[in-house]
Amino acid sequence: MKIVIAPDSFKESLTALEVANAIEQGFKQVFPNASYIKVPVADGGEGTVQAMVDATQGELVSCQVHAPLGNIVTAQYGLLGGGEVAVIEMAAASGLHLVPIEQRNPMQTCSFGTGELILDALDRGVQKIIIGLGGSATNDGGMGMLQALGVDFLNDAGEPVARGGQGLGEIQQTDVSALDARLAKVDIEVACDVDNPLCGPLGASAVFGPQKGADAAMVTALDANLAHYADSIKQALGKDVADIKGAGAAGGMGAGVLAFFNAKLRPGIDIVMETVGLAEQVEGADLVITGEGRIDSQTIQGKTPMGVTRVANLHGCPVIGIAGCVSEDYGVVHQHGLVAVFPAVPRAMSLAQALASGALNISNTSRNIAMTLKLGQQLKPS
Ligand SMILES: O=C(O)[C@H](O)CO
Repeated sequence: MKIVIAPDSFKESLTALEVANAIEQGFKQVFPNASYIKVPVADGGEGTVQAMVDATQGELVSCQVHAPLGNIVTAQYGLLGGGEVAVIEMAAASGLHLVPIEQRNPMQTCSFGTGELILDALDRGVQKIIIGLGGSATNDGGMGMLQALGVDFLNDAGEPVARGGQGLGEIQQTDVSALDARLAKVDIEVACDVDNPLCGPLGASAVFGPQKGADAAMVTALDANLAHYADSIKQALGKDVADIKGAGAAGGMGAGVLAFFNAKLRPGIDIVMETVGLAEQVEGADLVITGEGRIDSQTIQGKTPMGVTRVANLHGCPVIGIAGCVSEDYGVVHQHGLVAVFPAVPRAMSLAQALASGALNISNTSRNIAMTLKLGQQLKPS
């Protein structure tokens, strides 16, 4: 029996590989001779680099970069395929977790560090860069990242504009002559965690600005600055990015990568599954097991369990899911091919307890599932 185990991480509890190990441990107690293939996956959000590195025996690279407020931090990205592909989560250098709550101010926070990660990858001679957008502390349209890569954004005095969301409103001239020429030769794919446009009521500032520290007045100012940024891009490059789905991801970095790089925006789960070769692994499998910290009605919107289910079903494999918890409305996933879903938490417990006992809970639940499957093999058809 061939069993493919392809879960996402359980956030704040276990990496995707640790989840896969726990599932394997439970199943092995019942089916010790089955062949188990573990393929950690992710949907482009947090944990994507780790999952792809684990799934492909890649390596993590550490870099000193500027955090959103300019202090120096160590950030990591992944190198896959013997150094040909870099996987970068923008949040590693420009994420919300790098800014203490009382200092969050998207007028000032800047995505320069993400550009430094890209530069490091280019210095290593990669041929492809996958950038995961989301979880940012910034609302600068990716301007800081572009400044690190050589783009000059100048004000009416011909001076560099201020860093952060504030500077976007000052742009009078955009000079791409010093943009790192190596970018034109690498393949760039971008995984967005949302498909919001750049501006307006569903734009980056209105929807995600408040979590980055913006009050109502700041949201209005940031929204106007991003609109000005889009106009300046149109003037300098002739590209209209304002209304493209995903342009508003990571504080408008979606717009920046679309305008200045020859980049494709794709669903994160598709990029990850392709890179880790999930379809090939699933070939000939008897069962696929996926999972995520929570399975609910949102799971059908491009989250990992649905991506895995889609690929497995295409190969005729049944899929079951294990979740930390499920919502009341999770049943909709069955209509999308996920045969059964099992919550792993065994009794009422605090979130802290559930997160701390994740591996044991998943392993016990997996053993129970395997026992039930074994019983099913023994029952006589009526
Ligand atoms: O970073 C952000 O702004 C959100 O995660 C949406 O991409």
